Amino acid sequence: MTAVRCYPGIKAREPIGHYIIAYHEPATIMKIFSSAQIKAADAYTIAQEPVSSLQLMERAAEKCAAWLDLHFTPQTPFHIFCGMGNNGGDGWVIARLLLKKGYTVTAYLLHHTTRQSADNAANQQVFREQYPQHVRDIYEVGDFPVLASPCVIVDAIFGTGLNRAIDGWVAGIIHKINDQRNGNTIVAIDIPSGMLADASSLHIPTVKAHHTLSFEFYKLAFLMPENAAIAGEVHVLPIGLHPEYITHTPVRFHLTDPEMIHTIYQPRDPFAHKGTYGHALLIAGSYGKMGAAVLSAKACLHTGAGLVSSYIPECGYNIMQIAEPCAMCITDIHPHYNSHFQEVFRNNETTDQYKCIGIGPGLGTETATAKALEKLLELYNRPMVIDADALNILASYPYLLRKVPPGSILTPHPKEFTRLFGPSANHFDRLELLSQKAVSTQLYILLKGRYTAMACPDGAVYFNPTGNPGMATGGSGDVLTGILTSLLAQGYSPKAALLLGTYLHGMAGDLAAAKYSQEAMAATDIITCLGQAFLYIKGL
Ligand SMILES: NC(=O)C1=CN([C@@H]2O[C@H](COP(=O)(O)OP(=O)(O)OC[C@H]3O[C@@H](n4cnc5c(N)ncnc54)[C@H](O)[C@@H]3O)[C@@H](O)[C@H]2O)[C@@H](O)CC1
Ligand SMILES: Nc1ncnc2c1ncn2[C@@H]1O[C@H](COP(=O)(O)OP(=O)(O)O)[C@@H](O)[C@H]1O
Ligand SMILES: [K+]
Repeated sequence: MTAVRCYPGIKAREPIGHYIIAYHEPATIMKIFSSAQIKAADAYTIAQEPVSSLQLMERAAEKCAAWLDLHFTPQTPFHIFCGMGNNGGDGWVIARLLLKKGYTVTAYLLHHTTRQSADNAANQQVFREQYPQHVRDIYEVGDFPVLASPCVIVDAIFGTGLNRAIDGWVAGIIHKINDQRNGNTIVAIDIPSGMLADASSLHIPTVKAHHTLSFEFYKLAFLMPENAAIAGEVHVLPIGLHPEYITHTPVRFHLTDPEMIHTIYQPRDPFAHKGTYGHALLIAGSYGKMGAAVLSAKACLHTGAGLVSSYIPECGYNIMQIAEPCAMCITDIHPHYNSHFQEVFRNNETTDQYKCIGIGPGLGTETATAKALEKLLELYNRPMVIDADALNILASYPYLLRKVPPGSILTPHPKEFTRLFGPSANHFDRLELLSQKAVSTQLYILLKGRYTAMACPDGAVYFNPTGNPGMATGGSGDVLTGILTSLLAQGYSPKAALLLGTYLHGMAGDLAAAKYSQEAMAATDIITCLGQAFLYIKGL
């Protein structure tokens, strides 16, 4: 198994420093297709390549068998559960290929319908003829076998053709499979059976896989936090679907990939001076939360802004000057929180000097702060970064949302998102709400999580693949605010800053985890690793 994070699309590399990042996954265009589009890609490939549907099934199953052979040995017995559709067809071919490689295999057919797909029938017939003693039939829950551990259970019951929740005795079989999780390994083919690729699978029976071998693409469902315990580790296996279909078919959902990030990244001009890369201002901190201001200022500096100023309450002056001598410091008249943002306004105009303003980390939600934020939103007209308590202020005074400069980036975590826009029944509904709000407000909204979702004013949503649970530690979000503010100050467009900044943040987090462990790393380590993340992105 891969012990460290993979970056999809990146080839294996030499060790970076004294730790290693493994890059195993194949290069694929990271579009997220719906089940219907995947079916269409399948049909397009069969028509254009040309290749028969049986050959395509063989190709997909070969990839799965090769993956299984790489991760297991013939000492481990395999139990392959096949449905009646093409997912089951994959199962028959995988069973045949593993037997040829010397594995002990038993294949089970679930008679959940009398309508078998043609390719399933063809492959089942071949298998039954060659290996009749390796087949068992399942008509009811009582037919579920007693399995000796450790074994590998391959779930090829339902794939993307599932159109409703599984019920009846087949649901009983799904529960039986899940009962075998401890001590055995469950590998789902294409998608865990029961899981819907494009809709919520909450409260419906699904196989809970340790690994999912997904053909060609990620499915939207794999990126949803509510499905974290269902798909396990997802491995995307290319099966050669037609590149023309993939390139030309428009999608709403994307997964950012290294190539995309490399093209966004702009190298520095050799004749640059500190004015070239913008003056960033971070309005942050309050008594007891000066760390948030320091983290965002440091991250802003280490992402390349020409000049960084931090606007903080008086109590934070020494803290900031000592913690970050490279940042300039402006203090509010209030000792404990930011109340006026004076200096940012002159003669009721914001000065031109700040190319981007980031606001929110550790800010507090005092009434005076809210009033000052309102004035700032009225006077400043460039895209801003709005995070943490600045978002909480927007949630308390919803009319302020209309005053946010167009193209600004909001960076809520799920709780802040709910405060701003209300609750959702499941994560698919929340994604829809996220996208709708980005369109209706004409803002970029970044919803934080394992796969941070970045919604754009045109309705597109990009998911970020980098990052790890080591980043679930206080201050990680403050670092992101600094990074995004810095990129905007340097002249990146809001969309470019959003995609590049979020990727960098997660990658620096992955490098920090590889160096210090997910447990020991802190938000400061993410900043320390930004340099290596930049070097990596440049070198792609
Ligand atoms: N993506 C691709 O291009 C390829 C896909 N292949 C496989 O094809 C699969 C899709 O195959 P199919 O479209 O045949 O669909 P599935 O194999 O996912 O399932 C369809 C079968 O399930 C039944 N069914 C649907 N919903 C049900 C429910 N709620 N309860 C009980 N039965 C239900 C249908 O009547 C049908 O028999 C993919 O997931 C993948 O495994 C591969 O064979 C080759 C290439
Ligand atoms: N399990 C995880 N996998 C990937 N990224 C994570 C994970 N947990 C947290 N993060 C990232 O860490 C950051 C945490 O932000 P936030 O909750 O605002 O922290 P804080 O308010 O403490 O600064 C987000 O960018 C989020 O995407
Ligand atoms: K499956």
